[in-house]
Amino acid sequence: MEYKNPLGVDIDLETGVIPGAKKLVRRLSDLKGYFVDEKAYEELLKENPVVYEVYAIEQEEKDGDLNFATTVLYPGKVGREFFFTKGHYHSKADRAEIYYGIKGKGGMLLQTPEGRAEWIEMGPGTVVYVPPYWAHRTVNTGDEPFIFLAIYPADAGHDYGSIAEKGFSKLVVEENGEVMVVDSPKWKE
Ligand SMILES: O=P(O)(O)OC[C@H]1O[C@H](O)[C@H](O)[C@@H](O)[C@@H]1O
Ligand SMILES: [Fe+2]
Repeated sequence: MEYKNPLGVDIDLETGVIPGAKKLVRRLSDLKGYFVDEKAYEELLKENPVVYEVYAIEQEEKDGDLNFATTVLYPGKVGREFFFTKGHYHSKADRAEIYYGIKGKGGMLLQTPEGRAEWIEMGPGTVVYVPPYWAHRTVNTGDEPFIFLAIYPADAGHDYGSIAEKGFSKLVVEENGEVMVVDSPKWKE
């Protein structure tokens, strides 16, 4: 039997950085078609800000193993919509996931393939259980980076297809200074 080595790392709780992790950067240009307000998107694209960064420690895609990653989701809006992660189903759709809030303010939008959506607010210390089959997207509703940890099966994979195409059935927007979850005009069954 070949055993893998255990690993302990300290997440920097201020910046979300995991030492030795693989870093992924997503800019606004990587999110083309994701926001409803296309005019506001084109305008902000001139600056092309970083929307989020992911620091991941990933294993081979094998049944039974676990990956973990922090995400640093920056504050901002495109039109009325708060900055968010792309969002995905798992390629192995029955794989669940756990998120843990570290810093800042935000939430998670979850959705079944039929379009039943749920919104769960997150702050430091919030644990969110993502059940099998639910798509999930995080949203920064605050004015500082929203940082969280996620732990997920190594063989879960990311299925971006249907979210990239029609998004979630709900949008998280600012209305009169309040965070509101409203129906998405882009959603079609
Ligand atoms: O992949 P996205 O939907 O853009 O979300 C960004 C990332 O968020 C978390 O860190 C998840 O653990 C990652 O699996 C995911 O890649
Ligand atoms: Fe996931």
